[in-house]
Amino acid sequence: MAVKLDGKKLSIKLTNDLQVETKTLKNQGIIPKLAVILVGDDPASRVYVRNKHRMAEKIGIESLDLRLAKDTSEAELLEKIALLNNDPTINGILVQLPLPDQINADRITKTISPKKDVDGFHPYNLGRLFVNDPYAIPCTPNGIMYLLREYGISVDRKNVVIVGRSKIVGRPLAALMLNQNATVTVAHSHTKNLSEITRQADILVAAVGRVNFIQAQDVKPGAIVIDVGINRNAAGKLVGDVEQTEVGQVAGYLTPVPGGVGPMTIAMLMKQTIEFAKWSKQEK
Ligand SMILES: NC(=O)C1=CN([C@@H]2O[C@H](COP(=O)(O)OP(=O)(O)OC[C@H]3O[C@@H](n4cnc5c(N)ncnc54)[C@H](OP(=O)(O)O)[C@@H]3O)[C@@H](O)[C@H]2O)C=CC1
Ligand SMILES: Nc1nc(=O)c2c([nH]1)NC[C@@H]1CN(c3ccc(C(=O)N[C@@H](CCC(=O)O)C(=O)O)cc3)C=[N+]21
Ligand SMILES: [Mg+2]
Repeated sequence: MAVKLDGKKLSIKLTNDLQVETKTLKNQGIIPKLAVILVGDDPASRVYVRNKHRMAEKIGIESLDLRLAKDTSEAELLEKIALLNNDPTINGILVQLPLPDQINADRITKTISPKKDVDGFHPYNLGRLFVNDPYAIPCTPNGIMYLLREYGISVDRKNVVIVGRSKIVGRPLAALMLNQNATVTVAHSHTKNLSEITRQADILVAAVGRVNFIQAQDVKPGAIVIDVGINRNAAGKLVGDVEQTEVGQVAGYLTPVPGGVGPMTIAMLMKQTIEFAKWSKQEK
């Protein structure tokens, strides 16, 4: 049976540490504040927004939730971001992805000030990550690295296979892994013989967005398997991209869904928001 990589448990520990840190900051007159913008109503985003709000409250981070109608224009959203960029009480700005079709997500991402870009998706931040001089690190990849480190798993010399090349998960995770001396393969929908490739992985990451995408025959015995997916199955239950029951018999380590990567993502978001609040006072 695979060892469970317990993101939920680790995120609670992190939350307690962050709570202590915000108390100290408060005595210095610093209250971290995060603005979250949700346009329309994507299901994975809704889960994220709800849990974020809860964790922020617990830690002592103020949050500003903007919910905009799904027919909001790009100009309107750009205007909101400009206001938040110029508001000195706001330390972090996060615009939930995906965005509706009338809005160009790249243009939105580029408009968020890199110093308030808690997601780390601005080309400035992704570029710095790519050259191994990171400023803001994307939360999901950062949470995965944190979880591995906490379980004593080094990526140095490992064969890592990441299925998915999105800006949110696959690409920045590949950069982080490479920066820590893994040998990285990034697979996607044009990849040939995918199962042969995934079976080479010492560490296999699934970030595809499809139920049961990775099955036992795709996994090398003893491998470390990271399930990033957040999907609803036919019964409406929250499940990942990995068929957990049989993969759990083959893998050495496995992240559950829920309770794996998701809570770590939120913990990293909180950590980044607090760092930004500190840095904003230090002219970093
Ligand atoms: N737990 C967490 O904290 C988070 C969870 N998620 C979840 O993770 C999943 C992935 O999210 P995200 O990265 O944003 O998704 P995207 O939809 O942006 O990317 C999916 C990737 O999977 C690839 N893909 C799709 N079908 C196949 C296939 N048949 N074979 C191989 N590759 C395929 C796509 O390839 P191509 O590029 O060629 O189209 C693409 O690169 C979703 O379930 C999402 O909800 C996302 C962020 C955080
Ligand atoms: N700009 C932007 N940045 C993101 O990082 C981003 C985004 N947009 N859009 C949507 C995806 C998805 N995502 C999740 C994060 C945490 C959970 C999460 O908390 N998951 C819990 C769910 C627990 C439950 O409620 O049952 C878990 O897996 O245990 C889910 C999904 C971030 N994303
Ligand atoms: Mg298959």
